[in-house]
This record gives sequence, structure tokens and C-alpha cells, in this order.
Amino acid sequence: MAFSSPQLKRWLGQIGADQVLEVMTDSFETGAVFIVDANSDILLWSKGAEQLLGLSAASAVGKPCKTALNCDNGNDPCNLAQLGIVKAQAVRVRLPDGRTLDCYRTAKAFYDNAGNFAGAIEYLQPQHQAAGLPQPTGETFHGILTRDPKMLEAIQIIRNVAATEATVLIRGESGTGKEMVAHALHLESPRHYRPFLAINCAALTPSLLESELFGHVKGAFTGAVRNHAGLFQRANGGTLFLDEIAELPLELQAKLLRVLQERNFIPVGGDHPVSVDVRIIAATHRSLREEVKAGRFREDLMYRLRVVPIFLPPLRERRLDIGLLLQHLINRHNLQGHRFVDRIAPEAMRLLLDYDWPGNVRELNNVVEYAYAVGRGGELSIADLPPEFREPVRPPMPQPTQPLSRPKPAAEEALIREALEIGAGNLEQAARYAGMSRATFWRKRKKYGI
Ligand SMILES: Nc1ncnc2c1ncn2[C@@H]1O[C@H](COP(=O)(O)OP(=O)(O)OP(=O)(O)O)[C@@H](O)[C@H]1O
Repeated sequence: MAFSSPQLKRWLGQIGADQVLEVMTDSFETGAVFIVDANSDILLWSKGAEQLLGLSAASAVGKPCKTALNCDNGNDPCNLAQLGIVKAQAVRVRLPDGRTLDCYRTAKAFYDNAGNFAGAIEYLQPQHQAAGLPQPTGETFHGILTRDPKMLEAIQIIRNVAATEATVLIRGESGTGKEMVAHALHLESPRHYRPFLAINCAALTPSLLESELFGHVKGAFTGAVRNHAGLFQRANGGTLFLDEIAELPLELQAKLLRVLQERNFIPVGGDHPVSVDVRIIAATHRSLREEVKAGRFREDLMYRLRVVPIFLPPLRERRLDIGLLLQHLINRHNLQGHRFVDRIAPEAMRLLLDYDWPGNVRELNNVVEYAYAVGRGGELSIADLPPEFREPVRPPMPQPTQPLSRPKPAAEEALIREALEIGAGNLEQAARYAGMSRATFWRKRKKYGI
């Protein structure tokens, strides 16, 4: 606790405690400080609060704190009167323009001589700042986070083709975000107010898949007790996402081609065509050309589907996105309140950056979930990572001239460049990201002329 002397009381009497409070609270430029009275009505609203929360002091003062912050903080944590003190509590504030801001709330209650709640002083800090992690600065597009040039190129293509009726084929490994991209395309298109439906063509047997896609009429097969509208009918006016299209059996490929060419199909067991207006977005992790060569995929259908091909690179080829997605996932998990991670141990960060990510972003989600389930404390360490990260790698026999620990110069230079980009001007953060002290980081920058 700060030491307060009798001289301070005298001094405050001369200057005026209100003036001192204003100066102090306004010095927190990156966070919001405010004071409430016994009714939780706002008495003081700092400059930082104005900037962060987009509400002027003139509009905020006198309002109930709940109205000014419009916050959504779960199980009624506003019981500050009972708690007395709250530290780094995750809260979500709704700004006047409708956006939300995830913050940590620190608050201290005051009581009168009779022990009644007499008001409080509160401080809100945006979570990305509190975590000491750089704010995600990459582009986000309908929830797709990236700063990878190839991904940004893909997003630009989506923007350009959304308004057209062109068929899009998305190629990428499992977990690279193909469905997210397909959904984003739908949301950008004039069809966005109609359904977006998705199906994985590898997940069903051929007969079930046919019935799911095209529907069936009553009596078409044993168990078909009533007419069933397929996905094409249900997606009418909207978009149908066909994942793992390379797994579509040949007989269904002919039926799909007919929908694409003639915009109609015959349900299973039916005898007349049903017309539909559906935009198809297909995805595959295989090369359709190779499938055509192997005789497993119709060439005419391939050309129909890949009018606009979009390629999503695997996560191991967009290492800048690893840091960005990690920040995003950590912020999201911190909000849930079970654990608050404010830093990643440099050696854990290195493992995460060097990992191959065969399951791509989905696997990264799982790794962070694992860390929150098994780990404790503010630092995400190697011990919090799943076993595959901790399996001992047998080191090669040391070369007498080259110590084992020295990283290859090219990799080190790339790491430093990456850290500088992620730190976005903050050398402290950049050095931490690279797992070096500031002095070593500075020396290495000099060495590589960066
Ligand atoms: N760039 C991204 N930003 C944020 N989240 C992402 C991104 N890419 C993928 N994800 C998340 O990763 C998970 C997998 O994404 P998605 O289902 O779109 O991948 P997919 O390529 O369609 O996978 P599969 O081929 O296995 O179906 C989802 O939880 C998704 O929200």
C-alpha cells in the first residue's frame, strides 16, 4: 500500500484532492479510470476512459456505471460491495458504436464509518495490452485472422468474386480454414440473407450422401416413409459448401454436374426434376487434377468447379499467423476466467513456431485448449504443451566447431525479422518474442544489419 503522511493530507488540503485525482487518473492514458458513488453512479471519468470507451465525460458522469459501460460480465460480478476488491477480472464492454472490448477490471470499494458501501475506484485495461502481447494487427475478415501475404491474396479474391456467381474451389489441408473461407464468401455475396449449408462428402456412404444432397421421395427405399428435402433444396437461394469434393462417388459426380449445368436435379426415387438456384463452393485437400488423371474424378466437373481456384497455405508455411492466432486464442481463453495467461515462455514459443502443425489451425486451437486445461499460472510453459511437443528429440552428435545450442544464422535472422514485425515497434516485446534479452536482441540486429 502507498504510504500516506500527515504532510500529504495537508498538501491535499492546499491543492484540492479533486484536482490531484484528475491529474492522476488522466495519466492512465491507455486504460479507463472512473469513480462511482454509493449508488454506482459515475462521479469521475478519466481522459483514458473517454478514449478507450468512446464516451465523453460529459455523457458518462451522473450515469449508472452499468449503463455507461454496457458490460456483459457473466455471473453478476458487480458485487464489489461484498468483495471489496477485484483484480484482473475479465469483462466485456459494449462500446457506443456497437463493438465490444474485452478488458480486465481492477476495482477497490470504499465504505463509510457504518460499514456501508460508499463507492469505488475502477480501472479497465484492454486485455491485449494487459497480456503484454501485441494487439492482433493482422487482417480479420469474417473471423479469419491472418497477416500472411498468400492468405491476404485469397481474401482479396473472395472479395472480388463474392458478388459474381462463379463457382469457387478451395484447396488446402485439413484445418486451414476452408469452411471459414467458404462462409466468408457467402457472407460477402448477395446471397448472405439466404442459407449457407455445408456437407463433408467423405463422411457419408454413397447412398446416404445422395439422399442428403438431393433428397428422396416417399417410398424411394425401405425406410423412406416421407418426402425428404435434400441440401440443394434447403439451400435454395443461398450457398452449398461441398467439403472433400474429391471423395464424391462417380455416379454422384454426374448428378452434381447436371445441377451445375441445368440448375435442376431429380430426387432419389423421384420422376421429375426440381429446379434450384444454389451457389456451389467446393473444397478439397487433394489435387483434383491428380484425381482426374487417376480416373477417379470427372474432368468436365473439375473445370465446372474450379472456375475460381483459391489456395490456402498450411500453417507451417505462414509462421507469422502462428503468433497472431495464439494471441487471439489466449485472449479468448483468458476471458473464460479459469486461467489468465499473460506471457509465453520463450522456449515454448520456439517449439510452437518450429512445430509442423499437420492439423493446422484446428490443431493450434486444440493445443491452446490443452494448455488451459492442464496448465496453471500466468506463463504458458513447455510443460503446458501436449506430449508431442515434449518428446525428447535425440540431438545429433555435436560438431567440435559448432556448439549444439547455436541456432543456424539464417533461422536466427528470420526469427529476428519476425519478432520485429510482431512487436510492431515495441523492442521489449520483440526481444521477448525471440527469446532474447534486449541487449542480445540489439546485438543480433546489428550483426544481421536489420
Ligand atoms: N485464419 C483463421 N483465423 C481464425 N480461426 C481459424 C482460421 N483458420 C481456421 N480457423 C479455425 O480453425 C478451425 C478449422 O477451420 P475450418 O473448419 O474452416 O478448416 P477446414 O480447412 O474446413 O478443415 P477440414 O478440411 O478438416 O474440414 C475452426 O475452428 C476455425 O474457426
